[in-house]
Amino acid sequence: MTGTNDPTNDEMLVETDVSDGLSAAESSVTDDADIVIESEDINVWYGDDHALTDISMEIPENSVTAMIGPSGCGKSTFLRCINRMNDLIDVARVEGNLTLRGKNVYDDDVDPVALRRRVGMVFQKPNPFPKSIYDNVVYGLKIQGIDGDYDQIVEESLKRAALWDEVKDRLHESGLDLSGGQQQRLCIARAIATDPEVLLMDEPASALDPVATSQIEDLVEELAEDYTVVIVTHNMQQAARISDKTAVFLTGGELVEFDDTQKIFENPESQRVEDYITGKFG
Ligand SMILES: Nc1ncnc2c1ncn2[C@@H]1O[C@H](COP(=O)(O)OP(=O)(O)OP(=O)(O)O)[C@@H](O)[C@H]1O
Repeated sequence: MTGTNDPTNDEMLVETDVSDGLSAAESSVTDDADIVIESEDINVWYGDDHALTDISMEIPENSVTAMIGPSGCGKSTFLRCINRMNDLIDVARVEGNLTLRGKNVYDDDVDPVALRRRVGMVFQKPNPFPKSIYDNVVYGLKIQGIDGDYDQIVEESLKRAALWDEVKDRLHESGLDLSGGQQQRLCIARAIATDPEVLLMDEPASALDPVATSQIEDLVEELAEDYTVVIVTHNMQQAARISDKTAVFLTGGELVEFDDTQKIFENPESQRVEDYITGKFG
């Protein structure tokens, strides 16, 4: 994070897609039931450090999938595999298959910028740009050269982000003048304005107070009606409250268990997961 509200390089790369869309191959949709993302033996190294080992999971459509686990176990690294943000880290190397609707996002013919248009991202710290609320929402559309009725898209995106009623009379005021929770909902509106299929959220409520956190949690559940949401959280209660599936990563970059959230929290297969969930370690 830069410490200012200017977009960081990574954030700009996510936001500033200048391509027209996907290659024909990438657009092809397989009939993979309702699995949107499938990870098959994903391994990630940072230099010589093996950060993720043989991660395999299937993420279903229109659901919330939570990634939990102790600090440094690779949750954010896995999230960044989905939209190839790890490409932006010089020392990072990814091996394995990760498919979005049946197409491996690591194939040579996949344009990472076009991929990031389908897979939006919301970061831990709310990062509205130093622009008006309106201009924040349309930022990605303008940069990507997407035409449309911007007034309508702004209204719809802000409504979907549960922010419209609070800002409809001040759309041309700075996004930086909003509260932290409102800023995060503005960032969510910005991420959905370009109509992605998947929303990645890296601890989106961890910088917020309890009221704002609860609003974001409600919103995440609502968003899953239209989007496939993958969320990293340190907060186990939050994962239990809002997710349909939970992936438990443990030290060493290992995915120890992936299952329905209720099963993970009530009757996990793994003793290590049970110990983690009951607070015996981590
Ligand atoms: N840019 C990077 N360069 C080198 N090593 C990195 C980089 N990013 C992450 N790592 C290392 O990869 C491992 C996994 O980190 P990651 O941030 O994915 O874990 P995490 O589970 O999301 O942690 P946290 O909960 O603390 O955010 C850690 O050992 C971390 O130090």
